[in-house]
Amino acid sequence: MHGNPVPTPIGATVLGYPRIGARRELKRAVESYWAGRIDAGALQETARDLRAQTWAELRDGGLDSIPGNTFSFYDQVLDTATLFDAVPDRYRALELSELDTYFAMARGRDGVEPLELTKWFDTNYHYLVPEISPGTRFRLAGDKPVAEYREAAALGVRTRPVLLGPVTFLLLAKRAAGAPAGFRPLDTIDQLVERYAELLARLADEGADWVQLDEPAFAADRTDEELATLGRVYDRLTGLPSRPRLLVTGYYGELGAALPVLARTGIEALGVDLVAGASAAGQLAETGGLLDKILVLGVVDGRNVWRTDLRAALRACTALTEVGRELAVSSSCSLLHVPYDLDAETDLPGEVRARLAFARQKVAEIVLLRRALTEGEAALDAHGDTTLPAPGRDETVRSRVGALNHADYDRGAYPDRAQAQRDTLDLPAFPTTTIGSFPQTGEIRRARADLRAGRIDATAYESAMRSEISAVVARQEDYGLDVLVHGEPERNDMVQYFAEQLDGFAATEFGWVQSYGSRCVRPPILHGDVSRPAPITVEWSRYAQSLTERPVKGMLTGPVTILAWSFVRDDQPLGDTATQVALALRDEVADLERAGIRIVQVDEPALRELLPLRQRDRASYVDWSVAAFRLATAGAADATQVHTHLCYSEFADVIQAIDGLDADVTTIEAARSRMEVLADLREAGFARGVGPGVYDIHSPLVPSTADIAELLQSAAGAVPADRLWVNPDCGLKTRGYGEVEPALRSLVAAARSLREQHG
Ligand SMILES: CN1c2c(nc(N)[nH]c2=O)NC[C@@H]1CNc1ccc(C(=O)N[C@@H](CCC(=O)N[C@@H](CCC(=O)N[C@@H](CCC(=O)O)C(=O)O)C(=O)O)C(=O)O)cc1
Ligand SMILES: N[C@@H](CCS)C(=O)O
Ligand SMILES: [Zn+2]
Repeated sequence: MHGNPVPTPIGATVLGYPRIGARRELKRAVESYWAGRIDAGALQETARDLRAQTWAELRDGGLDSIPGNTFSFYDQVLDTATLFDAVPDRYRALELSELDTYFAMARGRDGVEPLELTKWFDTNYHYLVPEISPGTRFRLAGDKPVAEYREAAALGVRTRPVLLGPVTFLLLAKRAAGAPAGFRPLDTIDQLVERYAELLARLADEGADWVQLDEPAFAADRTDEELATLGRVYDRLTGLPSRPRLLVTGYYGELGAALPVLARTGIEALGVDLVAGASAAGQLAETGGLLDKILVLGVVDGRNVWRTDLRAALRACTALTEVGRELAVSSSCSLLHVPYDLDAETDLPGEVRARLAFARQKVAEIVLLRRALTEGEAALDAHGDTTLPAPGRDETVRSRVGALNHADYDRGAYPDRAQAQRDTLDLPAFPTTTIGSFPQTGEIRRARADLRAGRIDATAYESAMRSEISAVVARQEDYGLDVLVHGEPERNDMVQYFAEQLDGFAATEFGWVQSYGSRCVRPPILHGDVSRPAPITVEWSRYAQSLTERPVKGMLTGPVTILAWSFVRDDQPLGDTATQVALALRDEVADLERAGIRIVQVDEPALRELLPLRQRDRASYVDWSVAAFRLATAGAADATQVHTHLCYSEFADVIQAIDGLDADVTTIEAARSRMEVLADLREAGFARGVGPGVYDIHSPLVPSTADIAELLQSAAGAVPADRLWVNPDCGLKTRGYGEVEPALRSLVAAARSLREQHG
């Protein structure tokens, strides 16, 4: 080992930290760079400032070991792909600078498609999917982790560079188009590991005494072969003559069968998630063979915002004293998923605030726990009151939940509903529609910012939104769409908007969390029993419907998605919380019907996201999630057409759940995967309306009528003509009218030509 014979202890640490900036400085800088308003030098300067702030904050917070390389301009998986030169030729051919090649892979450029964006495990973070082929030649092409190590060192901060582990990197990658069908990215592992070996040697030369390698893919079920690969990789990396000490982590759940595999390797430290993995502590004790390792115990929740029960966490750590060589205290996963600092929030109700800890507060908890672990529990007493207030209870909600029975979850038979809906809606064959949102223009966002800042009043804001709705309705009539939407201009976010109007939720002012690239969300905090004090969407939908003869779809976010994209209470099963949210939505559906709305869409884009990583937990998840959706929608009359919408995922694992939702029409992302989902649906016996997306709204490319017609032809081969809908993949809020208008005109033209062909 190079350099320090005595390594710094891990002691108190976090596995990663937010990087977008407490005031989204990185988002603003990156978007300014993309728009040509600042140059690469100015962007790099903002990045350097943000890194320096993070290191200073973690050092001043008292951590013993500070993670490095947690910064990213867009995504850590993309960073890893570029670091090892896994850059598909189509981006090399653009002949751009290193930075612009990186952004081209993230966003596409000059007609070249970006890498696919997909969900990062069961979180609301999205990563870019590397494309690997048998011809991929890994090369240590970049030096980001080394350069950032050096940069921190120059500021007097020793860091522990964090790398995405090689096995997880390849398990997250996909086979490049054109690679043989039997090829798997993991087939290239031996080649890649040698490049990791080079990187470790360089980091050791630079003086790094620890490196963290993240292998979260092993919190999911893995084959024996994958487990064997994991063991082989870490045998190889620990056998290197010159390397830093290795901390390998596996978070978002239990390591299961990967635990004994890693225990047998020579890694010096193992990071385990004791929050998501309910029996992870027991497993550690049973596995044994860990006495040569430091156990980095993830007892502070990296994915939720509740204060830690410090005494319980201390007990959990103490119980493992004899299991490892030494114990360290850490977050359960990277703190990427939580906001920066609770102190920035001035409007949160006191009783909610008293239960919260954001990233900065979590660091303090970890440092305190570390003290208590070495000095004894008295260290916690000295810190003051550690009891946590209880969540708010609403007995009306609880008795309503208690009175539910089977009938509340069921609608009439589908054929009867379909007939009733045909009678009232009178739609053409292959009806055209959109998913709900229209472009969130600068003008709309500014109006909302003006309202918040008091520059305009509620009446002026409402009138601005009404004129936007009226313009969106007029556009849809002009494009020739059949089922219209109001366009969702009034929504800052499809979850936050609902949460802001439901009791039991609190919204933050600065609680931004990166969702992908420069895009952020402010997950609401679900802190108590949930109820709906007043209708939420009804007036906007009623107004839109008053402007047109064509049906306007009411637009709601479903219970599962509201939970998935909020910070949820952890004192009761998620299914119980989902029931409360579903009841609030059920009332909204009833009010929409009363207002004359004949179609209601309940979006569940996060249905797949919350699917547990391990098979054994999946059936019960499907039970409660499907039940919640049905409870929200089953009060609708037969003649009311219920739509749902799903996106951002591969659906093969949740096909039965999709069928179970019993929606009359399911609009589903399909353009990028060229309608693959239809075969899965057919196989599962799905026999209601379906609208496979025929326009990939994630891409800036505008589809032609011929592109859409081709996708529709293939859809028409898989779905009977009387059940096929024509729509984009997802909402249009991130696109501009320059793209949306021609794309929707193409979509309508393609549907019309299909109608002609089917006489
Ligand atoms: C569908 N997706 C969503 C996910 N999660 C959600 N909670 N919501 C989603 O819609 N997960 C999966 C995907 C992820 N996709 C996206 C897509 C787009 C965004 C996004 O654009 N986020 C915006 C923030 C949106 C928002 O909250 N807007 C607010 C505040 C806007 C703002 O920044 N205001 C400025 C001032 C306004 C101005 O002058 O322009 C300010 O406060 O400084 C609003 O509209 O009121 C983003 O900016 O990143 C996220 C996930
Ligand atoms: N109705 C929402 C769904 C996004 S998943 C929208 O159109 O933006
Ligand atoms: Zn969507």
